[in-house]
Amino acid sequence: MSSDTHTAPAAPPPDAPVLEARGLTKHFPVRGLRSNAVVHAVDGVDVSLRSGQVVALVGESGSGKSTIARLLARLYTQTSGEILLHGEPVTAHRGRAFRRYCRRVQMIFQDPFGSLNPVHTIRYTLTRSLRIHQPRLRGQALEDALAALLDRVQLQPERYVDKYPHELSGGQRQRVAIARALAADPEVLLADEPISMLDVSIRIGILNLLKDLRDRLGIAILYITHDIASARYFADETRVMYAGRIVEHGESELVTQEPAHPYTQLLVRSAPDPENLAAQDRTGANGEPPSMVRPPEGCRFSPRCPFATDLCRSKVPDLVDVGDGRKVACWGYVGASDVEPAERDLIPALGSARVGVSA
Ligand SMILES: Nc1ncnc2c1ncn2[C@@H]1O[C@H](COP(=O)(O)OP(=O)(O)OP(=O)(O)O)[C@@H](O)[C@H]1O
Repeated sequence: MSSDTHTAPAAPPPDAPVLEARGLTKHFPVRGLRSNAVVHAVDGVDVSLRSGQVVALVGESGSGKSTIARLLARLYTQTSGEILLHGEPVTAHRGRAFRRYCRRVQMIFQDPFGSLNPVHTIRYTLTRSLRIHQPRLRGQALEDALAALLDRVQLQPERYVDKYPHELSGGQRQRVAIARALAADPEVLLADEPISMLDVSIRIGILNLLKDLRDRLGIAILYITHDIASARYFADETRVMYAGRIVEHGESELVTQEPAHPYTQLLVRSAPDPENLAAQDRTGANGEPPSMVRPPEGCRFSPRCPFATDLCRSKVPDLVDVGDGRKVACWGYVGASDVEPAERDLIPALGSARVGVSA
């Protein structure tokens, strides 16, 4: 007797990622050079975004953060690696499947003035998005959806709907840009430096709005920033990027308050947060980010790291678990039994800069 093979697919676990990148890599060809030179913008990055969670991607300028957002938004094609939506590999670059993906995964850009067309009113901009993503909406239903969008980003519809972008403040424009993304009813928002061009006084309002969307709508958010202090405030998880690779990730509170990787310690030390300054002056690391065309061998932070040894300069450290749910890519956290016997003396001694060792 044959058994019934048409069983329903198992429901995904509740904490399954909505959007995931595995081994994401992007190399840009260097134009004008008669060679195979490439910019190693992103090399082997993993990211998982879950419903109702904010993941911060933190790092200096040029570390590859925006490239990751653009890869996830399908504005760029990856050199290698996989992107998965609800566990399904995403391959389409056009057609219906691509449009469906773009609806689910929306991007918010740094410059709200540049991203809103100055010749159109807010009504026009938002109505157009609603019509694209929800073509059945007409008449009063469309008006109601428009008002609901503005309400959701805390702008009074009657006051703002007929204004032009130049009549709004930077914060209000960013709210409209967020409303336009919400018109697609997305599951994921990719927020690329959403507050860095805004006055300091209104930044917190935009982060609170995004938090509200995370909590009330369960949207998964990738928050890209230079500012590790804002990651502590806003993100559930923080991933620290250096020169195209993730060097540390874990709960934001741990990563920002007790940074483990010497680079994260440098970032925290240079963050403009007076509470953190005294506690974080541990490493003395300084210098400039490396060339992304010819990145250093081994750990890419090694030329700036005061603890670096020949092991760091020659071999890439894997991300290893440091025991508190956090992963760090630093030879200083790799146990002696996990390296070749000849390399044991080359494990960098982080001393009191090593997490778990008091100063
Ligand atoms: N279209 C492109 N063509 C060539 N190189 C690029 C391109 N886009 C980015 N890069 C390079 O890739 C590297 C990573 O850039 P990316 O913009 O992703 O970094 P970032 O961390 O977002 O920096 P920022 O915070 O300044 O935006 C940089 O060296 C950059 O010059």
